[in-house]
Parts: sequence; C-alpha cells; structure tokens
Amino acid sequence: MELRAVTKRYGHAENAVTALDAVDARFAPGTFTAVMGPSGSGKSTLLQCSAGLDRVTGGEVRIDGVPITDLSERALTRLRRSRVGFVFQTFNLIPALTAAQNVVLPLRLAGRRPQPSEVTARLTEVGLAERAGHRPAELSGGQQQRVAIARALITRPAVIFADEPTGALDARSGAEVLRLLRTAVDRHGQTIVMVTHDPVAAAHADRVLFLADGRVVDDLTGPVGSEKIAVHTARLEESAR
Ligand SMILES: Nc1ncnc2c1ncn2[C@@H]1O[C@H](COP(=O)(O)OP(=O)(O)OP(=O)(O)O)[C@@H](O)[C@H]1O
Repeated sequence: MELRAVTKRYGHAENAVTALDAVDARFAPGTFTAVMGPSGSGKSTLLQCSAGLDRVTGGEVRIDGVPITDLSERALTRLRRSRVGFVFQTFNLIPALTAAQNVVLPLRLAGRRPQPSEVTARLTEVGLAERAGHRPAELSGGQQQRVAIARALITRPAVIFADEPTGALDARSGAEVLRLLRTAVDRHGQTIVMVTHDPVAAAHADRVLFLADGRVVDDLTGPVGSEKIAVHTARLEESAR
C-alpha cells in the first residue's frame, strides 16, 4: 500500500483545513505500522483516505498497486470489500448476527461462498470457536474485538486498517488483541496499519509513523520500545501546543 503526495483539504477558502499535506508513505507487505501523533494531526484522515473511505484532494493512494484515487465509487466499494479489512475502536459488529455470521459477512458481500471450515478456522485463531453462535451482546468487549479481527482476516485483505483497536478495552483484553494482530502479521504475512495514542500498543508494531500538522515528521523502524515512543509522543504534543 502506498501514498504518493497525498493531500486532503476540508472546507473552502478561509475555512479550509489541510488535514494531510503531501504525505508520502509506503507500507510493505507483511509489516505492522503504528500511526501516532497529537490530536488533529491527521491520523484518522490518513486512515480514511488510505482505505478509500474518503477521497483525497491531491496525490495518489495505491492498494495492491491499483491507484484507488481513479476508481469509480462502485469499483472502489468492490476493492474495499475484497482487499481491505477494518478493525474499529467500537468493534462495529452487527448486533442481530452471531459471531460466525459477522465473520463471514465480508465474504458474502464480496459475492463469495464461504466454506464453514474457513469461518471455524478464523474463529479458532482468535480463540472463539465455542462462541460461534453468540451474538455481540453476549460477548465481552475483548471478545467482540476478536470477532472483528476474525472478520477482517477472512478475506485475506491486502491491508487491515485498525483505528484505536484497543481504545475501548482494558489492558488485558487490549494485550490479547495486539497479540492477535501481531500473529496475523508474523504467521500470515498480513499488512496492518494501526492508529493509536498508546505507546504500549504502538510497541507491537514494526514501525511507528508520527504525524504532526498533516505531515510525516518521524518514522521509527523497530522494534521500537514503548518508552522511546512515549518520549517522541510527548515531544510532538509539546510542540503542537
Ligand atoms: N470532516 C471534516 N471537516 C472539516 N475538518 C475536518 C474534518 N475531519 C477532520 N478535520 C480536520 O482535519 C484535521 C485532522 O483531523 P483528524 O481527525 O485526521 O486528526 P487525528 O489525528 O485523527 O485526531 P484525533 O487524535 O483527535 O482523533 C483536524 O484539524 C480536523 O479538525
């Protein structure tokens, strides 16, 4: 996945905000990148534009080498369904569906007929094979997020975008979620881009990209310890004030 001189502006004239300012970034296959930076630095915008959920003002985003910036809405939706996975802070499972039905949904939306063994394998990977028939309301927050990870993994997407995946979880469930993301990278060569405010979460990544004022201001390749990440974060927050 690659961003070339990506710019995103919101609003017009004197009210315009440049959320991303000519950002270049490349996310190699099978790598886990954390995106950090002060509030308003452009992290969510970077995720939204990279995933094709929002259109860029300038520059180009490529997924699997395909410039998504040129795609029609329909082609973009198709690409997103088959090549992009999402994990959100608030899980975003469908309440009326069971864990297994939630996991299989991206395959159904992509028009593929799922093998039951595929769903069981994904749920087993996240330690929830016995909960296949449970609805989200019958699962803890950590378990719901694990279902969301299984759902993101099932299409074997080119990239998974995770937006504060541990933000709503206690430390123990958060650590489990990070371990599963790490395993997906190490075992399946999954590419993951994760926005986080938490240096401990970011320390699970191979690389930490720091944004400030819509620009990449630091790019640490790791393993990078959480202490070093915390110092970088504090420094950026200080200068953003
Ligand atoms: N829909 C929008 N309309 C106008 N301005 C927006 C919109 N979305 C984001 N912005 C502005 O773009 C800039 C970047 O916002 P973004 O949400 O990407 O930051 P962030 O780093 O994710 O912040 P946080 O950590 O607080 O979630 C901010 O100045 C924000 O106010």
